[in-house]
Amino acid sequence: MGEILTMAMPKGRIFEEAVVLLRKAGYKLPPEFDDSRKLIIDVPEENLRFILAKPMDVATYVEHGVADVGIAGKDVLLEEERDVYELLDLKISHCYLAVAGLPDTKMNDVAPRVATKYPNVAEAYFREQGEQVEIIKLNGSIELAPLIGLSDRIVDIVSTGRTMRENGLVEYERIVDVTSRLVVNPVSYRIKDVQIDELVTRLHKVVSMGEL
Ligand SMILES: Nc1ncnc2c1ncn2[C@@H]1O[C@H](COP(=O)(O)OP(=O)(O)OP(=O)(O)O)[C@@H](O)[C@H]1O
Ligand SMILES: O=P(O)(O)OC[C@H]1O[C@H](OP(=O)(O)OP(=O)(O)O)[C@H](O)[C@@H]1O
Repeated sequence: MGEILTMAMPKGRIFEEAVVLLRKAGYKLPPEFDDSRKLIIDVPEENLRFILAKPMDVATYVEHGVADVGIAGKDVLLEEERDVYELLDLKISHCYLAVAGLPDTKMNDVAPRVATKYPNVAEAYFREQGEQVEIIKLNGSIELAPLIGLSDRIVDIVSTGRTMRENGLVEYERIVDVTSRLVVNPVSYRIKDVQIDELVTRLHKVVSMGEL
C-alpha cells in the first residue's frame, strides 16, 4: 500500500473525458464517477482520493497542496498563473481562445473595450499587440457583450464555433490553443514522486495512443 494521492478534478465539461482517460489508463473508478453529487470520492483500491472542483479552481487546490495533482484547462493555467508544475498535456477538451466581435467593425479608437472571463490573458494579449484596452470582466455569456454594446471585442473560448455563429460574431484573431493538462504541487512531486511518476506514465501511454 502506497500513500494516498489526492487528485483535483474539474466538474463540468472536462470531467467526463478525464474519467474516460483515467479508466483507459487502468484506474478502476466506481460508478459514483458516472452519477453523483459527491465532492470527495475515495478509491482506496487505487490509493486515490478525488476532489471535484470548479474548473477555474483546480490549480488553486493544487497550489495550496490540498490536492497533490489536478486536471486543468490551459486557459485556466494561463489566466491564473498558479505555482504548480505542468506535467502532461492530456489532449482532451480541445478548444482555443480567440478575439471576436461583430463583423466589419474596428475597435473604438479612444477607449476600446474588451469583455472576457479571462482578464489576465486578454490584458497580456493586447499589451503585446501594443493596444491599450479597457478589460471588462464577465462570468459567462461573453458573446452578449458586443451585441448589446458593452464592448468592441471579446476574448473567449471557441470550440465548435456555434455560439459565435448563432450570435452573428466573427473571429478576429486566434490567441492560443487549449487542452487540459495534468498539474502537480511542487512539494507533492518531491514527496510522492513514485506515485506521481506512475500516474504520468500510465496517462502518457493512453494519450500517446492518439485521439480518445
Ligand atoms: N466550448 C467550451 N467552452 C468552455 N470551456 C471549454 C469548452 N471546451 C472545452 N473547454 C474547457 O473546459 C473548461 C471549462 O469547463 P466548463 O465549461 O465545465 O466550466 P465553466 O462552466 O466554463 O466554468 P465556470 O463554472 O467556472 O463558469 C475550460 O477551462 C476549457 O479548458
Ligand atoms: O464554440 P462553441 O462550441 O459554441 O463553444 C464556445 C462557447 O462555450 C462556452 O460557453 P459556456 O457554454 O461555458 O457558457 P458560459 O460562457 O455562458 O458559461 C464559451 O464561453 C463559448 O461561449
